Amino acid sequence: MEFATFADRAGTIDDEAADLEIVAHVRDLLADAGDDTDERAEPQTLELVARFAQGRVFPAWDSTTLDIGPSACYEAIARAAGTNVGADDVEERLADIGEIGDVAASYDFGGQQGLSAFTGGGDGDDDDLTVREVYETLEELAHAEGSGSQDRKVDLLFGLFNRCSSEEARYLARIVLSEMRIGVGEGTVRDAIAAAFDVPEERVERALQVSNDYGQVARIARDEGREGLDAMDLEVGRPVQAMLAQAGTVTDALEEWDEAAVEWKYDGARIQLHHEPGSSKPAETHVFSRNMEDVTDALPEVVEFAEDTLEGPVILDGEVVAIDDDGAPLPFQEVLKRFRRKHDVAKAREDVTVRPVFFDCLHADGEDLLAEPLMTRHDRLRSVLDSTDAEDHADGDSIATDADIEGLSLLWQTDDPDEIEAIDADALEAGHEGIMLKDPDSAYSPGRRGKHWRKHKPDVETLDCVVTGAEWGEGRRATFLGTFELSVQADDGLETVGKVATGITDDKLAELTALLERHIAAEDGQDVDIEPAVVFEVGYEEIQTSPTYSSGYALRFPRFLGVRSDKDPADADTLERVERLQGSPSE
Ligand SMILES: Nc1ncnc2c1ncn2[C@@H]1O[C@H](COP(=O)(O)OP(=O)(O)OP(=O)(O)O)[C@@H](O)[C@H]1O
Repeated sequence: MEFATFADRAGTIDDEAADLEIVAHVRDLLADAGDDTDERAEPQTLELVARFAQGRVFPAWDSTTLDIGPSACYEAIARAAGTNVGADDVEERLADIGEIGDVAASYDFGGQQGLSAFTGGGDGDDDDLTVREVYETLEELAHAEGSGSQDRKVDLLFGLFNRCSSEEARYLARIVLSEMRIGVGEGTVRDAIAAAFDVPEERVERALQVSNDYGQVARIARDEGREGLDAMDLEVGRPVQAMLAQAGTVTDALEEWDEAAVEWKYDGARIQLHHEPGSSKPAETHVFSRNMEDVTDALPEVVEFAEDTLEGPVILDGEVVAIDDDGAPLPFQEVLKRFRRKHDVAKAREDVTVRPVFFDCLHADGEDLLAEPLMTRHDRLRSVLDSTDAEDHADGDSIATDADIEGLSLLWQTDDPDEIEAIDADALEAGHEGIMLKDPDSAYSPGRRGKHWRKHKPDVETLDCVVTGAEWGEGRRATFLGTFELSVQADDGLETVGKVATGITDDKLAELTALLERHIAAEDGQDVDIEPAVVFEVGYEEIQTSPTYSSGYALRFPRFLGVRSDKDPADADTLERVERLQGSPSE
């Protein structure tokens, strides 16, 4: 498929407001891409189109990134736009127009337009850019490494823009900067795959949960239909989206379920452990973050734990917690010093000790457990982690026994609110964040923030907001960014909810400046626009309706609590949550 065709269809989808119509357009797009069945190359065009439509280049489970910042993209656009255009002009237009796709489309790259004048439309011309060529170039760009790699990336991107029409450039720029925003979410692609290849939506949904790969699911739906989808399984080594929790009360939980499964809420960072023991070959262990990033190298303790404890292939869900010399939990910020570290891991390990605690088992010994009830999964988890013989624990349910199993999260099943209160008090006393209340009969729903898991924390509500702007300070703080603009996720992108300047020391300001500087998208005097990349956790006293910010709400007395480096903008809080919290004071 030509990239011009993809861009044209993306434009139609972009102009469409009705959800059902969008699904129909995506269905047609996938069906057309799926007609390229004689392709030998991997991945097939259908797979690429299923991802591009969501602004993805690689499957969700794949940690590969393009690793190219906005300024490199502006430079590539500027070079393709002609000798008189510089990256500064692109930035200026961005400040005026506000969206990189529109900016890219505002230039005349010459590319195909020039050629099509000779060929009467450009269709089928050898120089027409195809979806595959775009992918292959972006793949090469992603893998460019070492000295000079940033220049190489800009060259490759320039080569693509140089062959683009305005419309192609619009969607190429958006794909490169992960800002597709044509209203095609995961649910849209799921429904479109089902409609395009005549397979039931729930089978597509399950296949997506186990594979995390829209491209592969689209292809299997086309080639093998429902049976092919049903045969898709979890793969050890390929991360699954994490099941998430809602805030909730004990009363609600006990009203809805006969009994609640109660666990401590550990204050660490989410991990997913994939382990395949080796008999003839070396054991394979991978640790993934909540966002499916491979963090194995940063957490050698978890790898050692897996190698020492696990005897069969497993996928476990849990938390990595920082602990002091007595094994007591340390605050969440401590674990972040270890979590994504790429250098000096051994030194960091001397400073901060971490240990894993697991609360779920998604796969054990070749068997997928997602559809099993929580209590069955917990039993499997216990037996996977219990390295002693089963006979040693005739009374397998006893708490004392579970407490002896290293790495196992404790679980109590009860319908007694007083007992839950006592567990909560113990959790807080032991230095944990609170408790989790889970529906004992519930399946594991990857990526869902459903009602089956509820978190219960005593402290104030906080919001995880994306930093979208800042101001350069004054006087002593002139070289620091301060007064950070905060945004939350809404249907059409990010909307502002306030600015935070309180709670930040000078040292922290220097650190935040270093972190945010590389994401600066535009500057106007003291005001700075920041590309969405960094998430702040902020406290506040109240949320009020207000015309000052684009969300229609304002945080009163916001204060900075920390950087959520384990979260991407897509994990930040939503306008819907702000609306829910509005009116109820947080303290
Ligand atoms: N026993 C447990 N079961 C499930 N999650 C737990 C448990 N202990 C700690 N956690 C952590 O709590 C989180 C559940 O809350 P949620 O799904 O809202 O994630 P979150 O947005 O990271 O929340 P928070 O900011 O409250 O940690 C999990 O992602 C996990 O990191």
